[in-house]
Amino acid sequence: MSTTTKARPTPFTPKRPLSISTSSSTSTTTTSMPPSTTKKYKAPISSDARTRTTSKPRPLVPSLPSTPTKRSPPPDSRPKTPNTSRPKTPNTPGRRSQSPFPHLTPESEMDVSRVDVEEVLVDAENVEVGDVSADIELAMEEMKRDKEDKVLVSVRIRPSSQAPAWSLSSSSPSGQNNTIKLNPQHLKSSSTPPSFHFDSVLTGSENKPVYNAVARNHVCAAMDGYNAVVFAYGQTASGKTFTLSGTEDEPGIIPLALKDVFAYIRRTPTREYLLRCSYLEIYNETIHDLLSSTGALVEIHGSSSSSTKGKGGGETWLAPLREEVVTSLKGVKEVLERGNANRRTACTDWNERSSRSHSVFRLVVESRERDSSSSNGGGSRDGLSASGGSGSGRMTPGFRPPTPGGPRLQALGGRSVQTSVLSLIDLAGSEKATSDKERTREGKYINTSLLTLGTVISTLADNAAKNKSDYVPYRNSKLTRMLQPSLSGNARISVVCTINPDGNAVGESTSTLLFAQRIKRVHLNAQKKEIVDTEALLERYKSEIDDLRRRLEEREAEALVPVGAKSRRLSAQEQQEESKAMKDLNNRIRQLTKLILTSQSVDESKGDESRPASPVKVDFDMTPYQLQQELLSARHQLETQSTQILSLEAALLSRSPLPPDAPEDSKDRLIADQAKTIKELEFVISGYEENLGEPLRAVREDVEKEWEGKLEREVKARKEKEVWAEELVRQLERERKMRTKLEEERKALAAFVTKFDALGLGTDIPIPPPSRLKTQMLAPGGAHQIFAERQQRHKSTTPSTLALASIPDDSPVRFGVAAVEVGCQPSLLEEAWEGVGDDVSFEIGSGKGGVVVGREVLGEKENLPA
Ligand SMILES: Nc1ncnc2c1ncn2[C@@H]1O[C@H](COP(=O)(O)OP(=O)(O)OP(=O)(O)O)[C@@H](O)[C@H]1O
Repeated sequence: MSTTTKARPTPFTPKRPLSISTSSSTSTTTTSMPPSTTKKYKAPISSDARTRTTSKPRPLVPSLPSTPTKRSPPPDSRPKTPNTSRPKTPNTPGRRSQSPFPHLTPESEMDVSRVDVEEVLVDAENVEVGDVSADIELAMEEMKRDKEDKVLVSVRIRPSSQAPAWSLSSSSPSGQNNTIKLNPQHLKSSSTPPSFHFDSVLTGSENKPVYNAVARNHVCAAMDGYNAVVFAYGQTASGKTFTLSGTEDEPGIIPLALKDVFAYIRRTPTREYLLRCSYLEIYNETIHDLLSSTGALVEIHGSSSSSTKGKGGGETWLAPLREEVVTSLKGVKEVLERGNANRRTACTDWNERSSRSHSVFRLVVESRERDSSSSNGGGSRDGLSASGGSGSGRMTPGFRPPTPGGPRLQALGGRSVQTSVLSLIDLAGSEKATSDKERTREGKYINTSLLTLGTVISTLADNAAKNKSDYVPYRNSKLTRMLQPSLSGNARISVVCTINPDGNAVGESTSTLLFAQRIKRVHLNAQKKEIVDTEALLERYKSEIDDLRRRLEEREAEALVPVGAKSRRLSAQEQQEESKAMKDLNNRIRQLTKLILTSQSVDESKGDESRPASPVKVDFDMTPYQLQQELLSARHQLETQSTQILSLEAALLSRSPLPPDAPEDSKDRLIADQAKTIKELEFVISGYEENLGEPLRAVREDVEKEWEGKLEREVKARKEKEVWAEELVRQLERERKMRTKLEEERKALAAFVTKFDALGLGTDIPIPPPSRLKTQMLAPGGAHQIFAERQQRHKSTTPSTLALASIPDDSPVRFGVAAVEVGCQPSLLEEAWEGVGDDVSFEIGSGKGGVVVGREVLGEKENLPA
């Protein structure tokens, strides 16, 4: 059986305050241990927790009453006395059926799928004073200044009773330690001790400075609309949970972050927030919902392209996942306690209460501008459109339950909704083999997922450094798959690597520091996510159209007034201006009508059945055949609409006219009916125009695109041919020059041979009479012939060396021939002619009257033996 109940001493927690001193060239840090480690948020080792997968219901911490809201209710329902009670969560069965996860049994009133989100908004007015931290303003200022989008990497060294194996130093202007170096006596070989630089290196047992250095700016960023992730990584028992959760006396990053969340809201009176949190753990490669009574297993859904160039951070969401709305720090603490009670911890060889899983606390922050009327004290949560439009918010027609992972708040009256997620992650510790079988199995899963995290981070860092897009193995573990959207760049990331400073942990500490160094190189590009209020836009467009139509009608009516009835006749220029103004009005109306249809197709969930569907989205990847099909279906739609128009017109005509003495309200009703019909007709007609125009345009654009492509290809091919032709011309010119040069050389050689023969040097051939010599020199190709004859004679009678031997030493003639072998020397003319070209050289030397035959092979000159 496992050793969950076996009591082992904590490896280092001392009984009295101790100090760790770290020295360095520039500064020395001394930290004291706290008198004792007090109660942690971590639950006692619970066999209940460990058997949770058998789906035994766990005892629950009863829900705490939530924070009272101080927001004013709508004027009509506002009580005379101040409302101090918490907003009552409606418990209607209708709401429950809207839950995207109906199989979940809600355990708290604040389950987001049950509450009316408009009722649980938190804003500057209803944050409890005690819930806020004091120094948030500093962080908000810092956040505005700090535009650098890099992973923030910090190292925290756990206090120890032993002499530390590492020393710290600072190279930052603030004096904050940021370098950590191994002390030489702990080196295995005589190599240089490794030294690492980070954003900060922290020591001691106080969690607040750690929070300020590691997480405060990220919390602010999350409140400002960016996704943010803070995680603790390190060897088992190095202090990850102490850093993230802390103790009651020394709260860690999670509780401190939530205090700042409420402080931020209090300092931002212009916005209202919906906060929902979830808590889950990854245990043995399965994700468990720590807030669900049934220990529901959670799955990751969504796209998962792994390329980094394409960012690979497609939308992902977790489902089924229990999310609880929080309106106060007390509420968050209750959620945390409930989740922590369900975390798996056990006694290991190194840590009395070691986390056996990765835990992820997620806070989804949704916010939108506050309705200006409500911030004046008289507003309502219903958020009537500021542009004077129809009621919106939960009253919005076509409201649907939100999709899992999507925002719960609705954009209202031109106010868009910002959504971001703050994830605070306590990773399980990497560990060595253990004596316990169950622990070994867990350890295997833990190490595998940490290894995958390391691989993913290495690949991302490499990709960023070398501008590559290598495959990133996010899918190899649940942890990396869950972190994929954040790691692929769309989050501000801060990592705190915890290390044990003891000499016997140098190996693990070094690998933790190497991991920290790698993650520093990951490239980030976090963006805010904003959901635009299309409903409000539509309202605005519609009222503008009405206004324009009215103006157009007025102008038309004026134009119809008989000339005599007008005070004066319009000049030609005025008439032109008038007609231009009317044309402009018409164009604007058309443009706005088109925009209405476009916004409608963007937000399909808000589709209004009465309007014609707009085919404004043109897919340029469609083939002409597909476009034709589209066109056909559009035509079909047009025919249906024509029939609709005819039937509406028929209905209009068949309406019995009212008698002249009909009561006024009947007349009004009839006028209203007719106005409505006209509106419907106008809508149908505008749809008709759109339908006719769009597909035709799409086909035309497609054909144009196809021909543009063809034209481009043709132009490219022509350019290539031109380049090729130019090159040919160049080569021909080169060849012509070479021929001229060779011809000159040939002539010179012929002259030389003739002269050579005339002198009768080295051969037994009789010297020809001058007249013959002249003839030979003048006859084209004569020298060649003479030389060929001579070559023939040489081959048949004498070895060439003999001929050479007879050349007197002091001959004034010298020549060199490239690549001419001594044994077959008479190929001299051929060689030169065949294209040895520039390599041929010969010269008439000024030596002592002899002939020296030289040859030049590959640029090296060498005299042949004479
Ligand atoms: N900076 C610190 N100051 C005082 N005590 C600390 C500090 N860091 C860790 N501890 C104590 O060390 C022990 C182990 O710490 P903790 O449980 O946080 O380690 P861990 O890294 O989360 O381990 P595991 O991976 O096994 O869960 C706890 O008793 C904790 O209170």
